[in-house]
Amino acid sequence: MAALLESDCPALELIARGKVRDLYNVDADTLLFVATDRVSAFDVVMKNGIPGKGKILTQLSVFWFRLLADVMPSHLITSNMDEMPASVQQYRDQLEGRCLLVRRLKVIQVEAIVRGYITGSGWAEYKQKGTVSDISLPAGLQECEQLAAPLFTPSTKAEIGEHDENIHPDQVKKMIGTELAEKLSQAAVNLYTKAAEYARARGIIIADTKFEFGLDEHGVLTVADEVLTPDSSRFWPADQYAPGRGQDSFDKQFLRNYLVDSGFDKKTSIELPDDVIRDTLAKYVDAYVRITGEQPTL
Ligand SMILES: C[C@H](c1ccccc1)n1cc(-c2ncnc(N)c2C#N)cn1
Repeated sequence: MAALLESDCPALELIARGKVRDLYNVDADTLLFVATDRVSAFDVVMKNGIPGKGKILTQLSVFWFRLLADVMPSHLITSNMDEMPASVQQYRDQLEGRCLLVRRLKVIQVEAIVRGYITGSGWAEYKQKGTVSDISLPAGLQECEQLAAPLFTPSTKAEIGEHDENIHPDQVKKMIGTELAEKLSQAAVNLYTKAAEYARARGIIIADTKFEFGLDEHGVLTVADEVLTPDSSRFWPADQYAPGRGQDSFDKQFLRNYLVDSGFDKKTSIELPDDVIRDTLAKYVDAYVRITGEQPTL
């Protein structure tokens, strides 16, 4: 199977192209969210993709949207091509299994990050200031240590090519109002908590995750984008977890090791060898099977 690196739907208006996913206008009320097979590491998108990655992560998002529907509503309308408008179905060959028809929301311009463990930019800030998103944490935490409780640590939505900036939850209150900010942070923590417990019981630690939220036409807070995938979250293998050091990525360690061993400059996109692609795809399949109990459709 060839990797889909870029969706091409000329009859639909492309409104956003992220590192690994594309977003199209369908009509006044709906959008099409497309997961490509692009893969990025160290913030660089590789020249070739992982055939099937987009389909697996789309199916994983759908699984989480359904499992978490009792926590809060999502923007998902359908992932079934037969239920999509003809304007989308005309691209069935390239999109089947890797796209979501979603409700158009008024997106809240906050990266709603929830951390269950202290790592990444959170660990860097903690080492410097003893805080994460300007929230004071207990002294003496180790790298990758589990936090006493999942923490809402928002960030700004940086421009393309820039890095998101961690902000204090009070900053979010100033941006969107106290009531909505408190609803949003509680929703993010509730979604993460349920998903992290579910995944942990199946051998995967979801160390942290990034949610996107929006308001629907009735002003109801709704979870958007993809959710709880290895692209929006840090997935660690639970059986190898130990605080006090960095953790291998469940899905990207083969890729990272290859890049480090080959002297990757963390700037220039490169072609990945077949074995790295094969091994990385196997990890995405493994994560999907562990969490859902089913084989993904490729
Ligand atoms: C950041 C993200 C993005 C996705 C795909 C590619 C590049 C960026 N994005 C999501 C929306 C969006 N807007 C209105 N309603 C929605 N339901 C969604 C969603 N999801 C706009 N941008």
